[in-house]
Amino acid sequence: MSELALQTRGLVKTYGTRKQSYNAVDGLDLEIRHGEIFGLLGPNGAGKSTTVEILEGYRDRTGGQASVLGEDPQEAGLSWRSKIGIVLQSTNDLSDLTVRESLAIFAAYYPNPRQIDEVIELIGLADKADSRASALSGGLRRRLDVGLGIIGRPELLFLDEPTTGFDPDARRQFWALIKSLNEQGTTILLTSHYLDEVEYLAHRVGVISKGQILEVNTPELLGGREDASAIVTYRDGAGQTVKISTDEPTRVVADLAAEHGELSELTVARPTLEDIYLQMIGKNNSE
Ligand SMILES: Nc1ncnc2c1ncn2[C@@H]1O[C@H](COP(=O)(O)OP(=O)(O)OP(=O)(O)O)[C@@H](O)[C@H]1O
Repeated sequence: MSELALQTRGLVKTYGTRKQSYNAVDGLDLEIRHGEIFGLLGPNGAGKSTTVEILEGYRDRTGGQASVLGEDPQEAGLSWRSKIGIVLQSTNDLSDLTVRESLAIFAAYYPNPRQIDEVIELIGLADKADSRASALSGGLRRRLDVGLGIIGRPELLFLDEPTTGFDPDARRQFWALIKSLNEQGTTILLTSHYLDEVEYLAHRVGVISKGQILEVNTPELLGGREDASAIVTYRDGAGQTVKISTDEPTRVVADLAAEHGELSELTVARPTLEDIYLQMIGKNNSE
């Protein structure tokens, strides 16, 4: 088996008419390994959804190559589809069904589904198993969506902005669920606008802008983050906040301490993933 779960080469999707067309995906190269959580980041309109829909087999590409679990998603059939799990942004309409019934209906579509009780346990809905899906809160509803996405025991799970609208506690619980699925061997492609979510979950991140990948790296190394200068911040005697950008934060803090003694509100910080990401996107837009 190839070590890659998914690969694209020069992927292109053109929208519009013959007279006026543009490439929403414009020569995109992507490689996702088996067993990883890969985060796809990019501003609105960058081409994330279009790319993901091509990979899911829901949209035909205009050019380039794509291979997902060893098959061309445009040609692949039912047995391939049963190895893919999809959790869309908008939820399925299950109206009057309970959690257990919803899962049972979806399970019937797959050749080797997970046990329904196992999934209910995994998504933390044991005490809601007989509640109607329509009566669940947004966060619990989203857990059910994940349950429906994984009931078929997918090798590869597409998660599109999974925690939009969650409260902080629900997000933490949801992240634990995603990690445990991954630890059980599920490869995950995650799109999200939350940088902290991507930083916490993703082994590697791809930044997409104008239909192309700008960089793929670990969250720690993206955009030269580990080499970026540290920022020493403190409040001076006049109450003003002072910020010093330096490659030698230890020496700067020692010098400041020697000169001023105890400093008020002292922090030393590296740029966050969000700082780096916004820089990358900003640069690309001004080119
Ligand atoms: N069916 C379509 N027909 C024409 N243009 C489209 C179609 N779908 C998307 N587009 C355009 O293609 C570009 C990329 O859109 P896409 O939805 O893939 O971006 P995205 O990165 O997922 O954005 P978001 O973060 O807002 O979901 C946008 O300019 C969008 O308007």
